[in-house]
Amino acid sequence: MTGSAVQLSVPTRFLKAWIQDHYLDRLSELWREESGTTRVDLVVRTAVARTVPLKAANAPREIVSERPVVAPTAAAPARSQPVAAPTAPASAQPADVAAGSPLDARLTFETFVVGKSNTLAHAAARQVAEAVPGAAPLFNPLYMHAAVGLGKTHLLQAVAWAGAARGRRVVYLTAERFMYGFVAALKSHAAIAFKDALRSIDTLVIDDLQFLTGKNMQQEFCHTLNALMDAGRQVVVAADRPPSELDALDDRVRSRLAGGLVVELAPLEEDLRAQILKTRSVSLSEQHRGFAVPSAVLEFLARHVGTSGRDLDGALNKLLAVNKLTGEPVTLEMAETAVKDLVRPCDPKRVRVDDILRVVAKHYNVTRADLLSQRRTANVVKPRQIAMYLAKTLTLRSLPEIGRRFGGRDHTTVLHAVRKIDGLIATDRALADEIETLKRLVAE
Ligand SMILES: Nc1ncnc2c1ncn2[C@@H]1O[C@H](COP(=O)(O)OP(=O)(O)OP(=O)(O)O)[C@@H](O)[C@H]1O
Repeated sequence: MTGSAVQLSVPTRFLKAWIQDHYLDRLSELWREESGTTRVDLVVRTAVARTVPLKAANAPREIVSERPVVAPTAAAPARSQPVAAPTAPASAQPADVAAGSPLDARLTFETFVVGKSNTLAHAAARQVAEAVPGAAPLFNPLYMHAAVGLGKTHLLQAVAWAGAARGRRVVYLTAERFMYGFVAALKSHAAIAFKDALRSIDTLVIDDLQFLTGKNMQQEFCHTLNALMDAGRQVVVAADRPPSELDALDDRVRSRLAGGLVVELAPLEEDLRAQILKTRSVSLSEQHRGFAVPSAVLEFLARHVGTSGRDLDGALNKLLAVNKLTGEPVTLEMAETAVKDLVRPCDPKRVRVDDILRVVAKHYNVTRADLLSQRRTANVVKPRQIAMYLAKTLTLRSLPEIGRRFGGRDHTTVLHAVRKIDGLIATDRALADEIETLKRLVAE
């Protein structure tokens, strides 16, 4: 703090811009109230965040990582840390680089949702994290791979948190950070200290291994891997492809990586996406008064937005932003417009309004013509509303389009039907089950 100004540092330019755009006024106000400071300056840190060097043998058991802490608010932008180029400022100490900065507090086993596509990876990660300290590792290295946004980093950080909670010394590094540390060590003639720092830990967690390049780097990584594994320490690695496809890697490194347990995280299936969305939206609602995402919207997102966790985060963040900035409550209509650009271009099975009319008519023993007619008897009105609801949630058709397909009705009639059924599903378990059955029948 200097005179009337306070300087706050953040690890990335992205974070600086985000805070500047969204929180600077609030921050300035709080500082003014607390200390009379009139100006808040944001700067980007150039060196590593930690100041306590990692002391090999007698350091307190702790967890260290190079990713920034993200306050547990899902309103924050999607986590994607711009990676540091593997060139280090001369002032960076190798031991500091090996230590890195804290982990993302949200990425734990408690917040990881398990489904068909990630059961094995989750079980293996848990097993590794919860092994008795000192016991010989069961799967070593544990190698997890998946396409982007399917939960690799989340699982790796969960391993790191859980391992540290059990008293293990865990280091979490991306491959880039590993390279950065090595270059820093070479520059400051402290390569031995760097190696010692890394080799004295219990669990080494390396993320984004596909970015490990350069012969020297690979050699160094291979030595570290061998040293740790030969000493019975656990190594956990994640990459965007299996070891056999890491073309840039030396054969020896590849075979060492493939020699433990290799598990894949598949694209998140719809049920899992729905579950993740539900969990996230609950925590968003807790953090932002007045923000609520109806279940029909969550279903719509689970069905139509992409198959990665990042797509889901993006969709919810978009709804939150629109809700906060315009005050518009989250409805199917609002969501449809807000996430238009995030909707998958081609759905594996395109549901047609005709399929819905056929299935609903058969199920309720009415005719297709009844559903499209102007008749208002109860035995026709409810199936018609259910059919409209299904048309809205299972297809990408707009309300006016659906109105036209249902005997030329107005879009407000469709909206009324969608809201009505949505409300009933929340309180009527039997109806909710019935609609699930209809959805399955329509999808067949
Ligand atoms: N099973 C899950 N349960 C809860 N959240 C999940 C799950 N899978 C993914 N996510 C969330 O999706 C987002 C992206 O996940 P993550 O960063 O772990 O992906 P990744 O596989 O490491 O991707 P990349 O290769 O791009 O680094 C995160 O917010 C993460 O918490």
